[in-house]
Order: sequence, then structure tokens, then C-alpha cells
Amino acid sequence: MGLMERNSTPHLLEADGIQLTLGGRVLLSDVYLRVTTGQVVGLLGRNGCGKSTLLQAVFGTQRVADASVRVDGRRVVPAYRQPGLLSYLPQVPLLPAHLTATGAARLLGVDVEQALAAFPELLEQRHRPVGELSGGTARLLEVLLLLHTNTAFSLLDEPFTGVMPVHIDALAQVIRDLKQRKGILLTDHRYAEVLALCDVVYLLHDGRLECLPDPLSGLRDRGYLK
Ligand SMILES: Nc1ncnc2c1ncn2[C@@H]1O[C@H](COP(=O)(O)OP(=O)(O)OP(=O)(O)O)[C@@H](O)[C@H]1O
Repeated sequence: MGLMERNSTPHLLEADGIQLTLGGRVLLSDVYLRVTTGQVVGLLGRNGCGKSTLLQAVFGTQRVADASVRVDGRRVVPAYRQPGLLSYLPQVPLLPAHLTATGAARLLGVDVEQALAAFPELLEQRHRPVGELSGGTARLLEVLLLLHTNTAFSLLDEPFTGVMPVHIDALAQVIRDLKQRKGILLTDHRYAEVLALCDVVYLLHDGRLECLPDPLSGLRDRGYLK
């Protein structure tokens, strides 16, 4: 039984003291990150600054010595092993080309009609292999399925990439609706969409993670936005 079935009380996901050197470069050195259920949290930073690596460190597929990832104060490393805790959407395509949306949803324990309800044209294609969908449509499908998994938290690496603007708006609304029952940590370079959607915004810079109290002016002051 997953965290979400046990009770409807809020949960807290924390990553703390994540230090990582890759290829001789200190990538993550001073990281504290928290996400609660009911929140959408954004993670921003330049290309190559380590956002994907940080998501993988939280999920547990990137091994980090002495990583402290906690749920409700209890250490869970690797976190992916904890049933009902995390779903993770990597930056690269996730679903095998031969799988249909219906088949993928079944594997993930997701109700496909519910997951795709806001996108009728995608729902109509639920019996087609993913490999026959356009790149942006396949990405949208992956994001929707991962969001609808029965986990307390979802980690999404670039959910908006390749998705057309009108669908990004609808997807943002799905995320807003779903945060009633889960916490969502996402990274994306679509800053306007991220700022409009997120309750909390972190900036990763030179290995340090900074929570921006006023994201718009914080990003402008640091030269990330004009
Ligand atoms: N196994 C590895 N060995 C050495 N360097 C690595 C390894 N994996 C990733 N890197 C490097 O770590 C850095 C961070 O990569 P990462 O994908 O986490 O960045 P990112 O912030 O998600 O970037 P983007 O916004 O471009 O997706 C990059 O410079 C990358 O080349």
C-alpha cells in the first residue's frame, strides 16, 4: 500500500547535504530542497548546471555518498524503492515505441481515460503505439501518465519540452488540479510557465541551490531573465 492510500495527511520530501562531483567538476555542493504535497516546486538553472542530476539523486538512480533524502523525516535511499512515494519522468523518452497509451497506463497502474481526459485528441489515440505519435504528443502522454501515478510525489524533468503552447496551458491546469493530492517537483526552461505554475522556485547555480523568495526579480537580478 502506498503513502497516498494510507492517509490524506500532507507529506514532506526533503533532500539535504547532496554533494556530487562528476568528471572532476563539483556539480552539487550545497543543496537543501523540500517539497510538500499540495505544492508545485520549480527547479531552474542553466544548461548543464546539474538539475537532471539532482532529480536523479532525489529519485535514487544517481548514487550520492551520504545522500540524505527523507520523507516525513525518515531517510529513504534509494527513494524509488519506497512503494507509492515517487514517480520520475526523465528528460529522455521513457515509453518504449511499441507500447500503446493504454498498455503503458496499465503497467503504471493509471486509469488512461482519467489521465488523458483533458486532451480528447490524445485519448482518441490511446490504442496507437507510442512510436507512431508525434514527438510532442508522446511527451505529453508520458507527462500525463507519470503525473497520474498513485505516488505522493512526481519528479518531472522538462515536462513542457516539445509540447505546443495550447497544450502547455492545459497541462499546467492538470498539474494545478493534481497538486491537491501530490507534491510535484519539475524543471523546465520555459521560465514563464514555470513561474506562473510554481508555489516555490529554486535556482541551481555553481552547485548551490537557492530558494528564490521573489522568483521574477531574483531571476532578473541574476541575469536569467531580461
Ligand atoms: N556520468 C557523468 N560523468 C561526467 N559528467 C557528467 C555525467 N553525467 C552528467 N555529467 C555532466 O554533469 C553536468 C550536469 O548535467 P545535467 O544533465 O544534470 O544538467 P541539467 O542542468 O539538467 O542540464 P540541461 O538544462 O541542459 O538539461 C553536465 O555538464 C554533464 O555533462
